Formats: sequence, structure tokens, C-alpha cells
Amino acid sequence: MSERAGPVVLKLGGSVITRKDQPETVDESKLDAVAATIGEAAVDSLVIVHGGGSFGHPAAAQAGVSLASGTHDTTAISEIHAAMGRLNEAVLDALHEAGVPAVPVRPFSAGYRDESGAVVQPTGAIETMLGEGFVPVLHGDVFTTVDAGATIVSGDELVVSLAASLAAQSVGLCTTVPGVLDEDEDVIPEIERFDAVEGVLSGSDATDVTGGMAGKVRALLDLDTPAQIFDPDGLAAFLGSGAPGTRIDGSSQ
Ligand SMILES: Nc1ncnc2c1ncn2[C@@H]1O[C@H](COP(=O)(O)OP(=O)(O)OP(=O)(O)O)[C@@H](O)[C@H]1O
Ligand SMILES: C=C(C)CCOP(=O)(O)O
Repeated sequence: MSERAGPVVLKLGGSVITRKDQPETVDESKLDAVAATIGEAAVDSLVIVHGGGSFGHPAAAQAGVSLASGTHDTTAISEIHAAMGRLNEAVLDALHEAGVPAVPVRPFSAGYRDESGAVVQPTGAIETMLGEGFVPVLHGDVFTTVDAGATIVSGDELVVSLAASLAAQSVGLCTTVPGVLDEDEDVIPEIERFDAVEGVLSGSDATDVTGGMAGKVRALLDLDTPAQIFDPDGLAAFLGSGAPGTRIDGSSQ
């Protein structure tokens, strides 16, 4: 019997669904547009992860928390998690409006970072949700961390963890740029090694505690499944099994 293909794993970048230049501001038109595209796509097994945008990053920066820097301040932990909850609710509302059977998965209560810094994100509940025809919606979050209280887990890290543990059939990251751009602002078709593009990768345009495009490319090169980085104009193509934007494939490393 053929193995059932794993899900499509899709990241909605915080720079797409929020106005990263304004605190806790959803970009309603962009969010509704990507939700509509997802609702129109015929994808039978889909996991969505969204970023923190102007909800999570400012709250984390204010508390001095990042991928590597943790806190034991439970007020700060609760505030970051609550900010991400507000964004997760807005994303779920937009997906429901578009007819997507989305359900929330809150990483702070579902996983942790171990003593080596690796993300441990159990998938039993997520696999059961997929089996019931639901679309699990996770997000970058504050994340309990061995010997550091709580750090930040990025949506990109969750995408990598889920893609591996769920044997994703494809991985897509929808952000504000049509792909990873070279020094001439042209889309780089494929990236197989970080050092080949390090010079053109910088952080994000706004507050970002998880490394921006450089962090994204580095995380995706560790994946067994090639990933695509594209903007909302490429989303329909990606969900239709196309390969828009930049392909990140670290398998030859
Ligand atoms: N070489 C590059 N090509 C394209 N974008 C780049 C490059 N270097 C830096 N960037 C910046 O990276 C940003 C995308 O990274 P960012 O982390 O903001 O994405 P995101 O996933 O949408 O956000 P979040 O991490 O909050 O979910 C682009 O908007 C751009 O400003
Ligand atoms: C900053 C927080 C809480 C989430 C970070 O997730 P990302 O925006 O996907 O990097």
C-alpha cells in the first residue's frame, strides 16, 4: 500500500500578515488575500505556521528574549504568548472566513527546546487534526527551554521541525519578497549552500528577534525536503504544486 504523502507545510510570514512598522497591526487586506488563496486551493493535507510580525517581535524584544536569550520572567512570558494569541486569533478568523477548517495549536503549551537547543514539537495531536480534516495553525512563540527558562521559537524553526516529523510533501514560506534577492534585486532561483548567498542576506526591515532572511535560509538548508520562498503572488502556484520564487535545497551539503 503506498505511503500516504505527508502534508503541505506553509509559513505565512509576519511581514505579510502584519504591518511590521506598526505595533500589533494586522495587514487585513494581505491576510484576507492569502486566506482566500488557501481557501480556493485543493490541498487535502495542510499545516500552517505564521510568524510573529508586529505582535511577537516587539513583545519579545521588550523582554530581551530571542532564539538564544531566555527569561524566567513569567509576566514577560505570558505577555509574549498573549500577543501571539491575538495574532493567531486574527489568522484563524481570516481562514474561517475563507472556508478553511483551521484550528489553533499554541507552541508554548505543545513543545519545548531541549538542552541542545533543538525544537521538540510532538505531532500526535497535529496528525490527529489532519486525520480529522482540520488545518492546524501554529505560530512562532515563546518556548520553554531547558536551563534558560523560555526563549523564542521562530515560525521557520517550527516549519523545519514539522516538515521533518510529518514527512512534508512540500514546504513553502510566503513572505514580502518574491524570493531571496541577489545584489541586483533579482530572484535567486536556487540556493544549495549558505555561504553562496551570505553576502546578500540581511535581517528584516523591522524589529526581528529571529534572524530575518538569513535565519530563514539557514534553517531551511537543514531540511531534507526542498523549500520554496515566494511572495503572496506565488502562493497559488505553490499550493498548486508549482515552484515559485527561490528553491532552498540543502540536500547536497
Ligand atoms: N537577500 C534578501 N532577499 C530578500 N529579502 C531579504 C534579503 N535580505 C534581507 N531580506 C529581508 O528579509 C525580509 C523577510 O524576512 P522576515 O523574517 O521579515 O520574513 P517573514 O517570515 O515574513 O517575517 P517573520 O519572521 O516575522 O514571520 C524581507 O522583507 C527583506 O526585508
Ligand atoms: C517573536 C515571536 C514571539 C515569534 C517569532 O516567530 P517568527 O516571526 O516566525 O520568527
